[in-house]
Amino acid sequence: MSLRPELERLLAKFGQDTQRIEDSVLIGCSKQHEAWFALDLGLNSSSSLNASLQKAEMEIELKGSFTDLRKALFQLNTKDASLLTTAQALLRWHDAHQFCSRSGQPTKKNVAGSKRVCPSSKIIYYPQMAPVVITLVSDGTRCLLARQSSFPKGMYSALAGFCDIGESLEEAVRREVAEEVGLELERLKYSASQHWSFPNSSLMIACHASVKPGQTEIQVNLKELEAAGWFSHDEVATALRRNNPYTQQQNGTFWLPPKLAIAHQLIKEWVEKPSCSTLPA
Ligand SMILES: NC(=O)C1=CN([C@@H]2O[C@H](COP(=O)(O)OP(=O)(O)OC[C@H]3O[C@@H](n4cnc5c(N)ncnc54)[C@H](O)[C@@H]3O)[C@@H](O)[C@H]2O)C=CC1
Ligand SMILES: [Mg+2]
Repeated sequence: MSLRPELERLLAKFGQDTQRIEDSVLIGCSKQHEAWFALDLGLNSSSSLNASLQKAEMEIELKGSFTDLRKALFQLNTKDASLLTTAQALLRWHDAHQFCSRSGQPTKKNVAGSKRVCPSSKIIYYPQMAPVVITLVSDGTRCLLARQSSFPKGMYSALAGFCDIGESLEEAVRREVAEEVGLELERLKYSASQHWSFPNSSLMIACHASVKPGQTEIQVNLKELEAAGWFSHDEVATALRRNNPYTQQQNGTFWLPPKLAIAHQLIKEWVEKPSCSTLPA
């Protein structure tokens, strides 16, 4: 069954140009090989005068409700979250790459949305991700967690930072940890990676790391972090078990990033196997 006529009907109903379907991007396909596309309805743009009115109408028509992307990540399963973040990242990339940076002319999207081409300069633009390292540092019995002032109240995570041009992942991990808490790392071990939508598209590369025995004194860089500290295995295991931000924010205890965040996986891996950062790679 083609959903195109249905989508055209909805767009027309909400006063949108049905040609906008051409702005859709391919984000995956079902087990039955049906292609899944995503389309930005532009409801957040300030140029859309009737945006809030249209939002309310759409919620009724589609029997759903619009929700903040970060909040949605607490509620979705891995598969749906991945579709949602791919859609959001790709649509945002297209929106920000409408013009060629060499010729200044409009660029043109291919059907799938996997690239844009400038007909004048012939430059092909591909969607980009910024590599970000995220590291859970351990001293053998405790792990180091930190928070930025922009984090939700009470949430602590592993140390993260963007890779600089020319750096290897290992160099980025060592530099970020040295910059943010003044520690020199001993061993590093790759854990896993994930695409992350915030602040734009990032490829999060997660590692465990250990410090030399006895070299655990931290100097928190207050320009980057609000607080950082060593947490015992018990404290972190307890926080993982009761990880519900909505109740934790109220009773003042610290809590950890949601299950879908790679920081959560990294912390969980350490809780289950505290020696993981010191084992040979
Ligand atoms: N998925 C997860 O589990 C987690 C994801 N993160 C993500 O990691 C990202 C990086 O962590 P931070 O400590 O904020 O990084 P950071 O320690 O490198 O500091 C951020 C600063 O880096 C600079 N920067 C350099 N390259 C940048 C780029 N391509 N885009 C934006 N800013 C750039 C900016 O000045 C920015 O203010 C965060 O945006 C956060 O969303 C952080 C923790 C957990
Ligand atoms: Mg950082």
